[in-house]
Amino acid sequence: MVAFESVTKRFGGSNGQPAFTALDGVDLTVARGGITGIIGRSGAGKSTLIRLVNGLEKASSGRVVVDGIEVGTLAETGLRDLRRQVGMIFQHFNLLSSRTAFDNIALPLEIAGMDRKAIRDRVAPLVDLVGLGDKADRYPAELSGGQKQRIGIARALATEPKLLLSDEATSALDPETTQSILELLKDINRDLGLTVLLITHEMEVVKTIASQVAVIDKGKIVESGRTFDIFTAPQHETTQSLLSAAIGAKLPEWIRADLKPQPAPGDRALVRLVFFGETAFQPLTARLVAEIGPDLNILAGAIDEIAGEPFGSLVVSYAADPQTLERAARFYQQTGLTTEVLGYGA
Ligand SMILES: Nc1ncnc2c1ncn2[C@@H]1O[C@H](COP(=O)(O)OP(=O)(O)OP(=O)(O)O)[C@@H](O)[C@H]1O
Repeated sequence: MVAFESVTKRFGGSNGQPAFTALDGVDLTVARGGITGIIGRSGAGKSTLIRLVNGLEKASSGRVVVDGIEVGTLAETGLRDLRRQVGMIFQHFNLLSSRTAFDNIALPLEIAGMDRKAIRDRVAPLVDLVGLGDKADRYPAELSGGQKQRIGIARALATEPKLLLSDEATSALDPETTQSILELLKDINRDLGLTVLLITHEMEVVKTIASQVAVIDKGKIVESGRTFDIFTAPQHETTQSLLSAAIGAKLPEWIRADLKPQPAPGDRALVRLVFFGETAFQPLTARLVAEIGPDLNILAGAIDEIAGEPFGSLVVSYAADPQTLERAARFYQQTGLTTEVLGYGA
Protein backbone atom coordinates (compact mmCIF):
# COMPACT_ATOMS: atom_id res chain seq x y z
CA MET A 1 0.00 0.00 0.00
CA VAL A 2 2.85 2.36 0.90
CA ALA A 3 6.48 1.91 -0.09
CA PHE A 4 9.40 4.03 1.00
CA GLU A 5 12.36 3.43 -1.30
CA SER A 6 15.73 4.83 -0.16
CA VAL A 7 13.96 7.90 1.19
CA THR A 8 16.09 10.71 2.55
CA LYS A 9 14.71 13.97 3.91
CA ARG A 10 16.92 16.93 4.70
CA PHE A 11 15.81 20.19 6.25
CA GLY A 12 17.58 23.54 5.90
CA GLY A 13 20.93 23.76 4.20
CA SER A 14 20.36 27.19 2.69
CA ASN A 15 22.05 30.48 3.67
CA GLY A 16 25.26 28.64 4.50
CA GLN A 17 23.58 26.64 7.29
CA PRO A 18 24.34 22.90 7.35
CA ALA A 19 21.38 20.69 6.32
CA PHE A 20 19.80 18.43 8.93
CA THR A 21 19.08 14.86 7.82
CA ALA A 22 15.75 13.84 9.40
CA LEU A 23 15.36 10.64 7.35
CA ASP A 24 18.32 8.72 6.03
CA GLY A 25 17.82 6.04 3.36
CA VAL A 26 14.51 4.68 4.62
CA ASP A 27 13.25 1.46 2.97
CA LEU A 28 9.90 0.29 4.29
CA THR A 29 6.78 -1.38 2.97
CA VAL A 30 3.38 -0.93 4.61
CA ALA A 31 1.15 -3.93 3.88
CA ARG A 32 -2.32 -3.32 2.41
CA GLY A 33 -5.17 -4.00 4.83
CA GLY A 34 -2.95 -4.22 7.92
CA ILE A 35 -2.14 -2.00 10.87
CA THR A 36 1.50 -0.94 10.89
CA GLY A 37 3.10 0.95 13.76
CA ILE A 38 6.21 3.12 13.64
CA ILE A 39 7.92 3.64 16.96
CA GLY A 40 10.90 5.70 17.89
CA ARG A 41 12.17 8.26 20.33
CA SER A 42 11.26 11.91 20.15
CA GLY A 43 12.97 13.49 17.15
CA ALA A 44 13.68 10.13 15.46
CA GLY A 45 11.78 11.19 12.32
CA LYS A 46 8.32 9.62 12.80
CA SER A 47 6.28 12.70 11.92
CA THR A 48 8.48 13.49 8.95
CA LEU A 49 8.00 9.93 7.68
CA ILE A 50 4.22 10.07 7.95
CA ARG A 51 4.01 13.57 6.42
CA LEU A 52 5.77 12.27 3.30
CA VAL A 53 2.88 9.88 2.71
CA ASN A 54 0.26 12.58 2.14
CA GLY A 55 2.65 15.01 0.52
CA LEU A 56 2.88 17.47 3.43
CA GLU A 57 6.65 17.04 3.04
CA LYS A 58 8.62 16.14 -0.05
CA ALA A 59 11.51 13.62 -0.01
CA SER A 60 14.95 15.09 -0.75
CA SER A 61 15.79 11.84 -2.54
CA GLY A 62 14.23 8.41 -3.00
CA ARG A 63 10.59 7.56 -3.70
CA VAL A 64 7.41 7.40 -1.61
CA VAL A 65 4.79 5.35 -3.43
CA VAL A 66 1.17 5.26 -2.19
CA ASP A 67 -1.15 2.79 -3.89
CA GLY A 68 1.05 2.79 -6.99
CA ILE A 69 1.41 6.58 -7.20
CA GLU A 70 4.73 8.31 -6.55
CA VAL A 71 3.86 11.17 -4.20
CA GLY A 72 6.89 13.31 -5.07
CA THR A 73 5.79 13.69 -8.69
CA LEU A 74 2.28 14.99 -7.91
CA ALA A 75 1.25 18.55 -8.69
CA GLU A 76 -1.52 20.44 -6.85
CA THR A 77 -4.51 18.51 -8.28
CA GLY A 78 -2.78 15.16 -7.86
CA LEU A 79 -1.99 15.98 -4.25
CA ARG A 80 -5.64 16.93 -3.61
CA ASP A 81 -6.79 13.59 -5.03
CA LEU A 82 -4.19 11.75 -2.97
CA ARG A 83 -5.34 13.45 0.25
CA ARG A 84 -8.87 12.20 -0.38
CA GLN A 85 -7.42 8.68 -0.45
CA VAL A 86 -5.38 9.23 2.69
CA GLY A 87 -7.19 10.22 5.90
CA MET A 88 -5.28 11.54 8.90
CA ILE A 89 -5.93 11.80 12.63
CA PHE A 90 -3.93 13.86 15.08
CA GLN A 91 -2.92 13.99 18.73
CA HIS A 92 -4.84 17.21 19.36
CA PHE A 93 -7.76 16.30 17.08
CA ASN A 94 -7.56 19.55 15.02
CA LEU A 95 -11.33 20.16 15.13
CA LEU A 96 -12.83 23.55 14.31
CA SER A 97 -14.34 24.89 17.54
CA SER A 98 -16.97 26.96 15.71
CA ARG A 99 -18.46 23.88 14.00
CA THR A 100 -20.59 21.11 15.46
CA ALA A 101 -19.38 17.51 15.44
CA PHE A 102 -21.50 16.87 12.35
CA ASP A 103 -20.14 19.91 10.51
CA ASN A 104 -16.54 19.03 11.41
CA ILE A 105 -17.01 15.62 9.83
CA ALA A 106 -18.67 17.24 6.80
CA LEU A 107 -15.83 19.72 6.22
CA PRO A 108 -13.69 17.66 3.79
CA LEU A 109 -16.82 16.87 1.77
CA GLU A 110 -17.80 20.55 1.59
CA ILE A 111 -14.28 21.34 0.41
CA ALA A 112 -14.64 18.62 -2.23
CA GLY A 113 -17.82 20.38 -3.44
CA MET A 114 -20.31 17.66 -2.49
CA ASP A 115 -23.96 18.78 -2.28
CA ARG A 116 -25.76 19.14 1.06
CA LYS A 117 -27.96 16.04 0.72
CA ALA A 118 -25.06 13.76 -0.31
CA ILE A 119 -23.05 15.13 2.62
CA ARG A 120 -25.90 14.31 5.05
CA ASP A 121 -26.14 10.77 3.65
CA ARG A 122 -22.40 10.27 4.04
CA VAL A 123 -21.94 11.87 7.47
CA ALA A 124 -24.94 10.42 9.36
CA PRO A 125 -23.71 6.78 9.23
CA LEU A 126 -20.18 7.94 10.14
CA VAL A 127 -21.48 9.61 13.31
CA ASP A 128 -23.07 6.27 14.22
CA LEU A 129 -20.00 4.27 13.22
CA VAL A 130 -17.86 6.15 15.75
CA GLY A 131 -20.57 5.76 18.41
CA LEU A 132 -21.60 9.42 18.70
CA GLY A 133 -25.13 9.31 17.27
CA ASP A 134 -26.47 11.51 20.08
CA LYS A 135 -23.64 14.08 19.93
CA ALA A 136 -23.82 15.18 16.29
CA ASP A 137 -25.01 18.69 17.21
CA ARG A 138 -22.49 19.28 19.97
CA TYR A 139 -19.52 21.62 19.65
CA PRO A 140 -15.97 20.34 20.36
CA ALA A 141 -15.85 22.25 23.67
CA GLU A 142 -18.80 20.12 24.87
CA LEU A 143 -17.07 16.82 24.08
CA SER A 144 -14.49 14.73 25.97
CA GLY A 145 -11.04 13.98 24.49
CA GLY A 146 -12.14 10.51 23.41
CA GLN A 147 -15.30 11.88 21.79
CA LYS A 148 -13.27 14.54 19.97
CA GLN A 149 -10.96 11.87 18.61
CA ARG A 150 -14.00 9.89 17.45
CA ILE A 151 -15.07 12.98 15.49
CA GLY A 152 -11.51 13.24 14.14
CA ILE A 153 -11.71 9.63 12.99
CA ALA A 154 -15.12 10.11 11.36
CA ARG A 155 -13.82 13.22 9.57
CA ALA A 156 -10.80 11.26 8.33
CA LEU A 157 -13.14 8.58 6.97
CA ALA A 158 -15.52 11.03 5.26
CA THR A 159 -13.76 10.92 1.90
CA GLU A 160 -13.73 7.09 2.04
CA PRO A 161 -9.93 6.81 2.07
CA LYS A 162 -7.99 3.59 1.55
CA LEU A 163 -5.30 4.58 4.02
CA LEU A 164 -5.55 6.13 7.48
CA LEU A 165 -2.53 7.89 8.99
CA SER A 166 -2.50 8.29 12.73
CA ASP A 167 -0.09 10.78 14.29
CA GLU A 168 0.02 10.05 18.05
CA ALA A 169 -3.79 9.85 18.00
CA THR A 170 -4.10 8.50 21.54
CA SER A 171 -1.22 10.34 23.20
CA ALA A 172 -3.48 12.97 24.77
CA LEU A 173 -5.98 10.42 26.12
CA ASP A 174 -6.18 8.48 29.39
CA PRO A 175 -5.46 4.72 29.24
CA GLU A 176 -9.12 3.66 29.25
CA THR A 177 -10.11 6.08 26.48
CA THR A 178 -6.99 5.04 24.56
CA GLN A 179 -8.18 1.43 24.65
CA SER A 180 -11.63 2.39 23.34
CA ILE A 181 -10.13 4.42 20.47
CA LEU A 182 -7.78 1.55 19.62
CA GLU A 183 -10.77 -0.82 19.55
CA LEU A 184 -12.51 1.57 17.16
CA LEU A 185 -9.45 1.69 14.88
CA LYS A 186 -9.26 -2.11 14.95
CA ASP A 187 -12.96 -2.36 13.97
CA ILE A 188 -12.51 0.14 11.13
CA ASN A 189 -9.46 -1.72 9.86
CA ARG A 190 -11.34 -5.02 9.91
CA ASP A 191 -14.78 -3.88 8.71
CA LEU A 192 -13.76 -1.30 6.11
CA GLY A 193 -10.51 -3.02 5.05
CA LEU A 194 -8.71 0.25 5.67
CA THR A 195 -4.90 0.18 5.86
CA VAL A 196 -3.68 1.96 8.99
CA LEU A 197 -0.22 3.49 9.44
CA LEU A 198 0.34 4.92 12.90
CA ILE A 199 3.21 6.63 14.61
CA THR A 200 3.46 6.62 18.35
CA HIS A 201 5.85 6.78 21.26
CA GLU A 202 3.45 4.57 23.25
CA MET A 203 4.56 0.94 23.01
CA GLU A 204 1.18 -0.17 24.43
CA VAL A 205 -0.56 1.16 21.32
CA VAL A 206 1.58 -0.87 18.95
CA LYS A 207 1.38 -3.92 21.19
CA THR A 208 -2.41 -3.73 21.21
CA ILE A 209 -3.27 -3.17 17.56
CA ALA A 210 -0.35 -3.25 15.15
CA SER A 211 0.42 -6.51 13.39
CA GLN A 212 3.61 -5.04 11.91
CA VAL A 213 6.06 -2.59 13.43
CA ALA A 214 9.08 -0.59 12.31
CA VAL A 215 11.53 1.03 14.68
CA ILE A 216 13.10 4.32 13.65
CA ASP A 217 16.21 5.75 15.23
CA LYS A 218 17.95 8.96 14.15
CA GLY A 219 16.21 8.87 10.78
CA LYS A 220 17.00 5.22 9.99
CA ILE A 221 14.76 2.15 10.21
CA VAL A 222 16.77 -0.09 12.52
CA GLU A 223 14.33 -3.00 12.80
CA SER A 224 11.00 -4.01 11.29
CA GLY A 225 8.75 -7.07 11.11
CA ARG A 226 5.85 -8.78 12.90
CA THR A 227 5.03 -6.99 16.13
CA PHE A 228 5.04 -10.28 18.04
CA ASP A 229 8.53 -11.17 16.80
CA ILE A 230 10.00 -7.72 17.40
CA PHE A 231 8.44 -7.33 20.85
CA THR A 232 9.44 -10.77 22.10
CA ALA A 233 12.95 -10.78 20.62
CA PRO A 234 14.09 -7.21 19.92
CA GLN A 235 17.51 -7.22 18.23
CA HIS A 236 18.51 -3.57 18.03
CA GLU A 237 19.64 -1.73 21.13
CA THR A 238 17.11 1.08 20.57
CA THR A 239 14.24 -1.39 20.29
CA GLN A 240 15.39 -3.18 23.43
CA SER A 241 15.51 0.07 25.32
CA LEU A 242 12.12 1.28 24.01
CA LEU A 243 10.48 -2.03 24.85
CA SER A 244 12.16 -2.87 28.13
CA ALA A 245 9.37 -1.37 30.22
CA ALA A 246 6.54 -2.28 27.86
CA ILE A 247 6.45 -6.03 27.76
CA GLY A 248 6.27 -8.95 30.08
CA ALA A 249 7.60 -9.10 33.59
CA LYS A 250 9.09 -5.89 34.90
CA LEU A 251 11.98 -5.76 37.33
CA PRO A 252 11.83 -3.27 40.16
CA GLU A 253 14.02 -0.26 39.34
CA TRP A 254 16.24 -0.77 42.41
CA ILE A 255 17.27 -4.19 41.09
CA ARG A 256 17.64 -3.02 37.49
CA ALA A 257 19.79 -0.03 38.50
CA ASP A 258 22.42 -2.25 40.19
CA LEU A 259 22.89 -4.72 37.35
CA LYS A 260 26.36 -5.08 35.83
CA PRO A 261 27.23 -6.29 32.31
CA GLN A 262 29.79 -8.85 33.57
CA PRO A 263 29.64 -11.13 36.66
CA ALA A 264 31.99 -10.67 39.60
CA PRO A 265 32.75 -13.69 41.84
CA GLY A 266 29.69 -14.60 43.90
CA ASP A 267 27.28 -12.70 41.61
CA ARG A 268 23.99 -14.03 40.29
CA ALA A 269 22.78 -13.92 36.70
CA LEU A 270 19.42 -12.26 36.11
CA VAL A 271 17.77 -13.74 33.04
CA ARG A 272 14.44 -13.18 31.33
CA LEU A 273 12.85 -16.35 29.96
CA VAL A 274 10.19 -15.93 27.30
CA PHE A 275 7.45 -18.51 26.81
CA PHE A 276 5.34 -18.52 23.66
CA GLY A 277 1.80 -19.57 22.98
CA GLU A 278 0.74 -22.64 24.86
CA THR A 279 4.11 -23.36 26.45
CA ALA A 280 3.52 -23.53 30.18
CA PHE A 281 5.69 -21.88 32.79
CA GLN A 282 5.58 -24.80 35.16
CA PRO A 283 7.25 -27.71 33.35
CA LEU A 284 10.08 -25.62 31.94
CA THR A 285 10.95 -23.94 35.23
CA ALA A 286 10.83 -27.31 36.99
CA ARG A 287 13.17 -28.74 34.34
CA LEU A 288 15.48 -25.74 34.65
CA VAL A 289 15.69 -26.40 38.40
CA ALA A 290 16.48 -30.05 37.67
CA GLU A 291 19.26 -28.89 35.34
CA ILE A 292 20.99 -26.21 37.44
CA GLY A 293 19.95 -27.11 40.97
CA PRO A 294 17.42 -25.72 43.43
CA ASP A 295 19.07 -22.31 43.81
CA LEU A 296 16.73 -20.60 41.33
CA ASN A 297 14.85 -17.47 42.35
CA ILE A 298 11.82 -16.17 40.50
CA LEU A 299 11.93 -12.37 40.62
CA ALA A 300 9.05 -11.40 38.36
CA GLY A 301 6.56 -13.03 36.01
CA ALA A 302 3.70 -12.07 33.72
CA ILE A 303 1.44 -13.38 31.00
CA ASP A 304 1.07 -10.81 28.26
CA GLU A 305 -0.57 -10.45 24.85
CA ILE A 306 1.07 -8.91 21.80
CA ALA A 307 -0.94 -8.22 18.66
CA GLY A 308 -3.46 -10.79 19.91
CA GLU A 309 -0.91 -13.56 20.60
CA PRO A 310 -0.23 -14.73 24.15
CA PHE A 311 3.22 -15.01 25.63
CA GLY A 312 4.69 -15.14 29.08
CA SER A 313 7.91 -13.95 30.61
CA LEU A 314 9.68 -14.79 33.78
CA VAL A 315 12.73 -13.12 35.33
CA VAL A 316 14.85 -15.59 37.25
CA SER A 317 18.22 -15.46 38.98
CA TYR A 318 20.82 -18.14 39.63
CA ALA A 319 24.51 -18.33 40.54
CA ALA A 320 26.70 -16.86 37.81
CA ASP A 321 29.52 -19.40 38.21
CA PRO A 322 30.82 -20.87 34.93
CA GLN A 323 29.39 -24.35 35.60
CA THR A 324 25.83 -23.15 36.27
CA LEU A 325 25.93 -20.72 33.35
CA GLU A 326 27.03 -23.51 31.04
CA ARG A 327 24.29 -25.90 32.25
CA ALA A 328 21.66 -23.19 31.82
CA ALA A 329 22.92 -22.32 28.33
CA ARG A 330 22.75 -25.99 27.33
CA PHE A 331 19.20 -26.23 28.64
CA TYR A 332 18.09 -23.12 26.71
CA GLN A 333 19.62 -24.51 23.56
CA GLN A 334 17.90 -27.91 23.97
CA THR A 335 14.48 -26.43 24.71
CA GLY A 336 14.66 -23.51 22.27
CA LEU A 337 13.66 -21.12 25.06
CA THR A 338 14.13 -17.45 24.20
CA THR A 339 16.23 -15.79 26.86
CA GLU A 340 17.77 -12.42 27.57
CA VAL A 341 20.52 -11.88 30.10
CA LEU A 342 19.51 -8.69 31.91
CA GLY A 343 22.78 -8.47 33.83
CA TYR A 344 24.59 -9.65 36.94
CA GLY A 345 24.33 -8.64 40.55
CA ALA A 346 24.92 -9.71 44.11
N1 LIG B 1 10.54 21.76 9.11
C1 LIG B 1 11.65 21.37 9.75
N2 LIG B 1 12.78 22.10 9.69
C2 LIG B 1 13.92 21.71 10.30
N3 LIG B 1 14.03 20.58 11.03
C3 LIG B 1 12.94 19.81 11.14
C4 LIG B 1 11.69 20.15 10.52
N4 LIG B 1 10.78 19.19 10.81
C5 LIG B 1 11.43 18.29 11.58
N5 LIG B 1 12.71 18.66 11.78
C6 LIG B 1 13.72 17.91 12.57
O1 LIG B 1 13.76 16.57 12.11
C7 LIG B 1 13.91 15.67 13.19
C8 LIG B 1 12.77 14.65 13.17
O2 LIG B 1 11.56 15.32 13.50
P1 LIG B 1 10.18 14.55 13.59
O3 LIG B 1 9.15 15.55 13.99
O4 LIG B 1 9.96 13.77 12.35
O5 LIG B 1 10.47 13.54 14.80
P2 LIG B 1 9.46 12.65 15.64
O6 LIG B 1 10.07 11.30 15.72
O7 LIG B 1 8.11 12.75 15.06
O8 LIG B 1 9.52 13.35 17.05
P3 LIG B 1 8.34 13.61 18.14
O9 LIG B 1 7.95 12.24 18.65
O10 LIG B 1 9.04 14.43 19.18
O11 LIG B 1 7.24 14.31 17.42
C9 LIG B 1 13.93 16.52 14.46
O12 LIG B 1 15.26 16.68 14.88
C10 LIG B 1 13.33 17.83 14.03
O13 LIG B 1 13.87 18.89 14.77
